[in-house]
Amino acid sequence: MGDNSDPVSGTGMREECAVFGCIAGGPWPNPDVNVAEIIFNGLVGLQHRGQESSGIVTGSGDDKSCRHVREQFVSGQKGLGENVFCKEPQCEPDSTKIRAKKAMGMVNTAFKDEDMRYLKGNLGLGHNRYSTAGRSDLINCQPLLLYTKFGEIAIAHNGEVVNQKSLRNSIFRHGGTFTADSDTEMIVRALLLMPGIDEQESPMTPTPTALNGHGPCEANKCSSPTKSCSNKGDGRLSRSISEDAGEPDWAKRIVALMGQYPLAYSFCLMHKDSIYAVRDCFGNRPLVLGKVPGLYDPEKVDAWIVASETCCFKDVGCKAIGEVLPGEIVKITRNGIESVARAPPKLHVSRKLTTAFCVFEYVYFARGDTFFEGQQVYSVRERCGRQLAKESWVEADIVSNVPDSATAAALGFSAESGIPYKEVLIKNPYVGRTFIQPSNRLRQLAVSKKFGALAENFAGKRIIIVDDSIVRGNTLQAIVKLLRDAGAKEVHVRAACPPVRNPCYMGINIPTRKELIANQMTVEEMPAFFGADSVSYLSIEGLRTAVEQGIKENPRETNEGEWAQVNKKGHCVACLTGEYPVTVQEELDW
Ligand SMILES: O=P(O)(O)OC[C@H]1O[C@H](OP(=O)(O)OP(=O)(O)O)[C@H](O)[C@@H]1O
Ligand SMILES: NC(=O)CC[C@H](N)C(=O)O
Ligand code: SF4
Ligand SMILES: [Mg+2]
Repeated sequence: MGDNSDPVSGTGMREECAVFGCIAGGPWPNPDVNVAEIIFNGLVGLQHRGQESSGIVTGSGDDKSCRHVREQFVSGQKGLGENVFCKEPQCEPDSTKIRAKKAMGMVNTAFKDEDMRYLKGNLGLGHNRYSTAGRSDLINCQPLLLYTKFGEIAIAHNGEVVNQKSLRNSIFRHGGTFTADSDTEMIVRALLLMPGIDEQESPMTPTPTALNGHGPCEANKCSSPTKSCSNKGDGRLSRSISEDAGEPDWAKRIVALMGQYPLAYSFCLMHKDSIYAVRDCFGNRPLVLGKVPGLYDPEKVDAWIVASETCCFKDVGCKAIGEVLPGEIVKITRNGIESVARAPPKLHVSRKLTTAFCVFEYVYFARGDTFFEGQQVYSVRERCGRQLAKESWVEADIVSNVPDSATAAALGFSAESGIPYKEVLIKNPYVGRTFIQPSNRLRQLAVSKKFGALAENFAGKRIIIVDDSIVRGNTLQAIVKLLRDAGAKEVHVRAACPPVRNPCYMGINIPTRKELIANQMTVEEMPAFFGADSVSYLSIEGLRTAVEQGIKENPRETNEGEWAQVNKKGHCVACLTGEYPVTVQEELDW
């Protein structure tokens, strides 16, 4: 976590994005709820997921913006990534229905006091970005805001659409255009085009859908995934059935999109008075739900929350409800949370699984206090360390961690092996990102600047140094040298996850194949490269055991109908094994 996206040192896998949504409960405006402030605090709690830019969009819940804002869009004065402000004095304070502020940089610097005063609203979305598709530029800052025939739509997305070039081409073929160049805009443009292209046999024709576990309900009455229905449709979407009131049926559009592009996204779409929380068919990226109990009456709900991780919940007084299920579309309004559709499961192309939650959320990305699948991320990391000790024990005097994110794994290793844990490194939190360093030598120097050695803790001793992952190898190469120079007798390197050998196409920026140290040499050759006495990785089976051991049933999960068959313990391990959940047609290289 933290500064792993640091281009100075070029270490680690680069992070993903954070999404956060909030709707005030009860009558609007709810005097006890400051939606913008909740979103701001939520984004601060999710800062580790993206530090390039941050944005908040709030709305009053009405379907129209003020005339002045609308005109800025229509006249082309405002592009997608730009901030929307109505400067007309007669419009203030109430008639601007949708407000946005976005800026490059971290949350605390992106928003000023006046922005927070300005961003008042009854519902809203927030986003921290680490770009994976499209420039790191204000134009691609999220939430993206589009002015459409249905009114404004805002979207905040974590993930990356796999095989996005063909989606882009489909949109072009159907007359669609783009203002920004991120895959996030593609999602919303495709959703907007959906009913129009349904009537043609195009690559984007929605596939037969199974809302609530059966074909679409023509009477459009079903709302619960467990409800049985006698109104089964033939699986075709139809504008006349679903949208004759001129309102988009977002659930059906999204399910149709999932049929063609099942990976990888958790996104929140805000339209009028609702937020649609969506998780892709494989549940690759996380998305959790929560509620803020009433200030005076805890039986009431002051706000409904959706977020990438639970670690930010306590910062906004929120209690967790559960996760959005793979393929599920949850509609959130001031009245509550309703599961409005669930796309049919897809089968992993190389393994018998229908879910593929990113295992690296456990290994590295998520904050240790977050809960996924009913277990705390920190506990999983600790189990990885224990398992690693079982698999690659070696005689030593001290077990230690590479700060920060490997602490839990190192403690687990120490507990299992009985070898005492002791800190050997101090991390300098102020090594900032400045320039991209082209040469590996400068990169390595930059890595070593990050750490200082606690020589008196380990001089003359045999050290087992545990890291959560080895990507390019720069971190451990610098650290082993540092420890040796400061008097370590032996240094044994242990990685609490298997070797990273493959790129990720699902929203994580991994260096190219050739930059990955595990593709440059065998594990047997690594001690010489690192200057270590031994190097060992956790096995893939060991990682699976450590992750799956503590999974508890999602309180929102149902065992009824076809969903009972879904294997709820499926994780994506593609960067470790090369087994991608879907066939990757376009190898995008970073
Ligand atoms: O093999 P490399 O390419 O050097 O990358 C691996 C390192 O990158 C990450 O740490 P990072 O220093 O980014 O931050 P952290 O403090 O969150 O562990 C990870 O935890 C490893 O320590
Ligand atoms: N890291 C992410 O999840 C990025 C989301 C999206 N692909 C973007 O680049 O904006
Ligand atoms: S390839 Fe790796 S980083 Fe990407 S989603 Fe799968 S497990 Fe996560
Ligand atoms: Mg690290």
